[in-house]
Amino acid sequence: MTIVADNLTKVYKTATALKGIDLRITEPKIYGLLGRNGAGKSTFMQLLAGFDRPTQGNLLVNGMKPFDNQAVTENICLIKEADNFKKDLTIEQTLKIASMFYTNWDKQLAADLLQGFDLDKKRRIKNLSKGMESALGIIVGLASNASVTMLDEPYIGLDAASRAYFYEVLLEEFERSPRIIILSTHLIDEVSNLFEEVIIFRKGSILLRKSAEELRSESYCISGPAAQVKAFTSDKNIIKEKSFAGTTQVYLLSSDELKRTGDLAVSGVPLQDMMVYLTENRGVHA
Ligand SMILES: Nc1ncnc2c1ncn2[C@@H]1O[C@H](COP(=O)(O)OP(=O)(O)OP(=O)(O)O)[C@@H](O)[C@H]1O
Repeated sequence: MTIVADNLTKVYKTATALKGIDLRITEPKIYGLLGRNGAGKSTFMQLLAGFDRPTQGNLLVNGMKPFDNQAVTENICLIKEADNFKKDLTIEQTLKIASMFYTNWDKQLAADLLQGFDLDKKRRIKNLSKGMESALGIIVGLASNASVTMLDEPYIGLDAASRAYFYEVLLEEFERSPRIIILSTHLIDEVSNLFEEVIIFRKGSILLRKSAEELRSESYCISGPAAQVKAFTSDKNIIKEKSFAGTTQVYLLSSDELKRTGDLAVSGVPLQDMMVYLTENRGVHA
């Protein structure tokens, strides 16, 4: 699958959600789509799923526009954070409809996940708890086996154990059947290790796009006696600083190999801290 956004722009009456985005996604990977509230993540995913059309620019999947084009959308699955399904239908009916729409539907996986999430297929959507409805969204998303699968904050109401189960099956399924999986989330701490690549949106533009590998190689954790750490880091780009009993630990942004660190200990910065920093702050690295 080749996804190409070219000057992709979406203007709503009261807001410009996407401001001329250029983006190319081709490799099957788990992508983290990050950004503060209102950054444009959901809008991008809705355009990609063919739910809506751009105001300007182009978004093409294998050279075709997704809007109103079943030949494209039967291979693209978007699960939103809510309201994915018709309220009066049962789980069983919902899965049946999904199985008819998505060309690569995996019936066995849907059955296994139904059991894994402990859902009763006879129940109607309107009688499900928030967490159960999210679980059903995850089941449809994964069982769709769509070449482009997007999950837009799909865990609302899911308890910690169910979220852990979701992360586990997401990885398993990706390994079994690699595809483009785009996961939008604010729970960066929990999922940062799933992402092979992150794309961070800010105010309708792309702030940065980097692989987990790049993020790891562009940051360091320095620790040691407070005064020495301070002297060493005074002219550097600090992400985070923690002091305890005369010892200081500083996370630094730097793509150069650190030299003359003396007695200071140098290690890596946890990926989630980098992602949280870049998403929530200025993103000096952009
Ligand atoms: N249907 C709509 N009508 C009008 N404005 C909209 C609509 N959908 C989104 N917007 C606006 O577009 C901007 C981007 O919203 P979007 O939902 O894409 O952001 P987001 O990054 O997904 O945010 P969040 O993390 O809060 O879900 C916001 O200013 C939002 O208010």
